Amino acid sequence: MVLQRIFRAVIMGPPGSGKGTVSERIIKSFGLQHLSSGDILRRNIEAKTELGLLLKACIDQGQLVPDDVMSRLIFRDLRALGQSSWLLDGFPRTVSQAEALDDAFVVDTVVNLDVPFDIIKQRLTCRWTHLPSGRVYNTDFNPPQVHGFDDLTGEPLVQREDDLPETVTRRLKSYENQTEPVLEYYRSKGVLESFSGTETNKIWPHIEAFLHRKLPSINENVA
Ligand SMILES: Nc1nc2c(ncn2[C@@H]2O[C@H](COP(=O)(O)OP(=O)(O)O)[C@@H](O)[C@H]2O)c(=O)[nH]1
Ligand SMILES: Nc1ncnc2c1ncn2[C@@H]1O[C@H](COP(=O)(O)OP(=O)(O)O)[C@@H](O)[C@H]1O
Repeated sequence: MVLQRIFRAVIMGPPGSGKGTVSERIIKSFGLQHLSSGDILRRNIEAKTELGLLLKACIDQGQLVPDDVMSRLIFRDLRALGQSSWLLDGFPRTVSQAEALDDAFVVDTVVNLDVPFDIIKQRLTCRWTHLPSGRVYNTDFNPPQVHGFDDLTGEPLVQREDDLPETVTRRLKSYENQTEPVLEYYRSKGVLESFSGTETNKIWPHIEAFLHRKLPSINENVA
């Protein structure tokens, strides 16, 4: 994989729209570093620190983590990536986060997954997650080889507590109120590219083609 210049992308979409699934494909095909805000938060919760308890309370209620706490965590990890190209998944989720990101980095493109809410609700009840890596499975769409265990490490998978139906409803409300304005923010800057559909496998070829056009200087990863 040969990268000619630094490329920074954001992937957005409501909870369950396939951000993690598509991110995995993008990093495999284009070799970007991947940073997921949800994965960072869940790792902090696993560490059972005082901060982890605060984060868990927000997430389990389907609320966003306060902007200042989230930004501190994400910028620490972004700075650690130095001069690499990256794909940011789950951040920004508020206009204030988007402005903070703009102050620190140039965002080249924003990939938005536009998936209907009724499809999402059904997906999330079947989501199984490998917490240490953030790999996601679905009992319908991409089941693990052995039920309940991660394909690569053999470690157990968990169902996220915030994937309970009533919490999903709250997360979708918070998406509409707090995150949809971020789409308008990026649209007005001319960097938003939306992909609509109900199946990741049908949306993916369009995203792949778009990124190939956007990144003519990046060779596809053959590893
Ligand atoms: N049925 C179905 N499930 C999907 C599809 N794409 C992703 N999923 C599953 O839907 C759930 C949510 O996807 P995920 O990538 O975690 O979405 P995110 O919350 O936006 O990061 C996971 O269990 C995925 O395996 C699809 O096209 N069809
Ligand atoms: N940028 C963010 N700002 C505030 N809270 C966040 C952010 N990213 C994630 N969270 C919190 O973590 C939860 C899980 O996020 P994530 O794993 O990205 O969910 P999903 O992949 O289902 O959209 C969110 O519901 C929210 O409570």
